[in-house]
Amino acid sequence: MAYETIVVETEDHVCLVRLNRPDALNALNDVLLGELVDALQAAQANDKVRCIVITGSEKAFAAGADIKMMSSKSFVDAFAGDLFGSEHDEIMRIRKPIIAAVSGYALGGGCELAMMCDFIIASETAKFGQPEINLGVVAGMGGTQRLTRAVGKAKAMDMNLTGRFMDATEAERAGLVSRVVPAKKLMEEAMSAADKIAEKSMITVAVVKEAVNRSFEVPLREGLLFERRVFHSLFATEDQKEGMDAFQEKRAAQFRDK
Ligand SMILES: CC(C)(O)CC(=O)SCCNC(=O)CCNC(=O)[C@H](O)C(C)(C)COP(=O)(O)OP(=O)(O)OC[C@H]1O[C@@H](n2cnc3c(N)ncnc32)[C@H](O)[C@@H]1OP(=O)(O)O
Repeated sequence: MAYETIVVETEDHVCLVRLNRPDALNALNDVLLGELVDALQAAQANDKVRCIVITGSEKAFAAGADIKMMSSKSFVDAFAGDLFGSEHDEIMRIRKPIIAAVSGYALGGGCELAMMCDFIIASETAKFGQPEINLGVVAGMGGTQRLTRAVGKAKAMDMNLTGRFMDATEAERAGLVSRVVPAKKLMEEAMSAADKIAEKSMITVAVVKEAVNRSFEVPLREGLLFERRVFHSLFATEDQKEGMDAFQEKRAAQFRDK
């Protein structure tokens, strides 16, 4: 499939989606978000794909929603058209693991897109922020909600109220990103993490994603019960037998996603 604003490459079980609007620092307009959703859904449907990586350019993962596209909208346009709502919901429906590989600016919707991914690997040049307040609006795709859960109220308030950016070191310390690497190692690190995930049982991987995400939605007692039940249910899979046999036989497991 040919896309206008993203580049998609699938190699060795990993689908790499590169946001590609260099003239606008990958600002998220309707076309880009539509193409991103199409590409993610295609990756979800492709049995060969076991992990997805989303990245941008060296200068910007994404500098937020496209301000030029939004600026003339009325309340009715935004509300009736559910501005960014459907794309957010479609991305959250992807069951395969998604890694965000972030270099440069991840601002507004860019930071929110990174947080929709399952984890973030950042280059030393990454800058995260929710500067919507400078535009007279607030975050609309998770910047007040996911960021608060990731970094706590103090930093989330600070970023959303002042619009200041967080660098990669602060983001790692605060728990927003899982690893920070030198810029030139970013893609190697992200692809190698994706390759590692691709070796696992896809059933177990999907269960991990669902269980961790559930911890954001439900009280602890319910989350723990969900975790225990899915743990129990994995004993019905061939991959559990294979994983535990392989350990005892001192060999690498050969998972068959069954
Ligand atoms: C999703 C929601 C609901 O949460 C809402 C949002 O995301 S609102 C958007 C939040 N993001 C921002 O406010 C960031 C806006 N951009 C900047 O502040 C700066 O561009 C910068 C600090 C990221 C980089 O500055 P600089 O290096 O000086 O580059 P620029 O000359 O400013 O930008 C280059 C080029 O890209 C265009 N651009 C950048 N960001 C956006 C954007 N979000 N929407 C549309 N276009 C953007 C910028 O206008 C420049 O293009 P030209 O005007 O020169 O054609």
